[in-house]
Parts: sequence; structure tokens; C-alpha cells
Amino acid sequence: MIKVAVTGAAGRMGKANIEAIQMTENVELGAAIVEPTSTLIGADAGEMAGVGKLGVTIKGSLADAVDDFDVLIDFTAPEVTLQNVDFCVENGKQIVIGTTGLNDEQKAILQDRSSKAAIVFAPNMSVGVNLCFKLLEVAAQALGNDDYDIEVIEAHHRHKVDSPSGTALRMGEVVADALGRDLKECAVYGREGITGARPRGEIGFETIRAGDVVGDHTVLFATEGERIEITHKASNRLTFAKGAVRACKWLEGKKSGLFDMQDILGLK
Ligand SMILES: NC(=O)C1=CN([C@@H]2O[C@H](COP(=O)(O)OP(=O)(O)OC[C@H]3O[C@@H](n4cnc5c(N)ncnc54)[C@H](OP(=O)(O)O)[C@@H]3O)[C@@H](O)[C@H]2O)C=CC1
Ligand SMILES: O=C(O)C1=N[C@H](C(=O)O)C[C@H](O)C1
Repeated sequence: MIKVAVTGAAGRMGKANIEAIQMTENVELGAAIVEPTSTLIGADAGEMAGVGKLGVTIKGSLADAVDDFDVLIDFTAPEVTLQNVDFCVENGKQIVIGTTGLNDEQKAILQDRSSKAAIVFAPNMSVGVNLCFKLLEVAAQALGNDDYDIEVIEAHHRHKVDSPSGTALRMGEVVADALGRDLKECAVYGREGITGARPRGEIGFETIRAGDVVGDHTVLFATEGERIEITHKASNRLTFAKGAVRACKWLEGKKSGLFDMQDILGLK
């Protein structure tokens, strides 16, 4: 039995991760961690997540749960994730990270820590989005550099704090890589005013934040005469959480390395 800890346990994804662990064979919730000041400390994690009593008491730090888990699922915030990664490195734990919004320096720290711990880091854990990454690579290669304008459009709920989404950025990277472009050179984030005609070679990003949208992503390839759209729409968070739990199982026996969902799904 693989024992899993969940940080950010009271968050939207934290609760979904606890539910997904409950639904999956050969894994069990070992620990649920919330912020040290939370009034939820001491409550039952299953009751908090809405899956019924589990007998796992919510704790305020990973240190309080060090003997209770093998692998951590972390969907929190970049600074918190990096602190949790260092804890896992020091204590011989594996880690599955879904947090988005990490900057280049923070991603480099993950790369460095992966020489000492096995880490799965993916901006989107759903099977469908990871299949879309593959489809985008094929589409970009087939459509080529010359004719098709590329735009990435994403929509999320009003609470989301990072923009564009990690998934949208990865979609842009996949397309840029397939076309031999550098996303940092060709990305345009939103447009306003007299922007002039669209330069060739841009990859545009448009962001919608509204209501309770779980997560919609479209990549549009448009030329004169036709448009191709590759779209994914998530309708609940369990789709991400099930991927995170699948990653925990896949990590069994791995001591080090930085992986993503493409590795787990055999899509590389
Ligand atoms: N890879 C994927 O498939 C997906 C990734 N995500 C990403 O996951 C992350 C979380 O999303 P979501 O669950 O919606 O966000 P929430 O805000 O609902 O949850 C984040 C959790 O992190 C906790 N947290 C924040 N700061 C600290 C701290 N200093 N110490 C301990 N805990 C802390 C919060 O606690 P508190 O509530 O007490 O503030 C909260 O419970 C985001 O980066 C999002 O983009 C989301 C969905 C899918
Ligand atoms: O914050 C969210 O909710 C989501 N974040 C991820 C991202 O930034 O790509 C994945 C998913 O779309 C939901």
C-alpha cells in the first residue's frame, strides 16, 4: 500500500486529491496538511473533503506527518511547493507537483532537487490535456511555420491567481518547439489599442477568468480559408486528481529524476 500525503488539503485540488486517493486501489491517505494557522487542524481529513471519516487527522506541517507517508501530492503555490520539495528531499519522499505559476528560477530549483528525489511536475494531470499536447505537436509539424496563425485561448474560474494557465503556457511551448521557435521570443499576451496587423510567427495568448469554469483550453491554427481548433474542457477536478494519484503509483521504486505526465502516459 502506497501512503500518500496531500498538502493544501483544504484547497479545491486538495479535496479532489483526497477523494481520488479514496477511489484508487493500493493507495491510502497517510496525511493531510493545511496552513499552520488553519482552524481545520485536528479535524478528520475525509470529513473535511466530503468523503466520510477516514481516521486521518489534519496536521499543520509536513514535519508533524513525516512518518505517515511515502509520496506527497502538492497543489499549493510556488513558494510553498518549493519548501515542501526540500522537505521531501531531506526525508527521502517522492513528490507529485501540480502547482502552476513557477518562474524559470523556481523550475531550475526543481530540476536541481530531482537529482536527489523522484519528482513528477505537470501543469495538467488529465489524460485528455496530455493527449492534446501530442496532437498539438503533430498539428504544428503538419501545418508548418508559414501559413497558420496560432493563438492559445484559456478560461478558468474567478479564483485562479496565475495567468496564463500553466497548461496554456505548456501548449505554447509544445507548438513553438515543434516549429523551431523560442516561445519567449514569439509569445504575445493579450492585445489592446492600435496593434497593427498581426505579425507572422506570433503565438498569442488570451485569458478569460469567470465564475466556476474548471479549465478550458483551445489552440487555434488559422489561415485564409480554414481554421483548426484543438480544444480540451475539464468538467470536474477529479480528472486532474486521478492523474496525480496515477503518478504516485507510477513513481513506486523511483529514487530520483524529473518526470511529467507524458512520461507516465507513455506519450513521449
Ligand atoms: N496540474 C494540474 O492538473 C492542476 C493544477 N492546479 C494548480 O494547483 C494549484 C492549487 O489550485 P487550487 O486547488 O485551485 O487552489 P486553492 O487556493 O483552492 O488551494 C491551494 C491550497 O494551498 C494552501 N496554501 C497556500 N499557502 C500555503 C502555505 N503557506 N502553507 C500551507 N498551505 C498553503 C491553501 O491553503 P488556504 O486555503 O489555507 O489558504 C490552499 O488550501 C494552482 O497552482 C493551480 O493552478 C489546479 C488544478 C489542476
Ligand atoms: O487553477 C486551476 O484551476 C487549474 N490550473 C492548471 C493550469 O494552470 O493549467 C490546470 C487546470 O486547467 C486547472
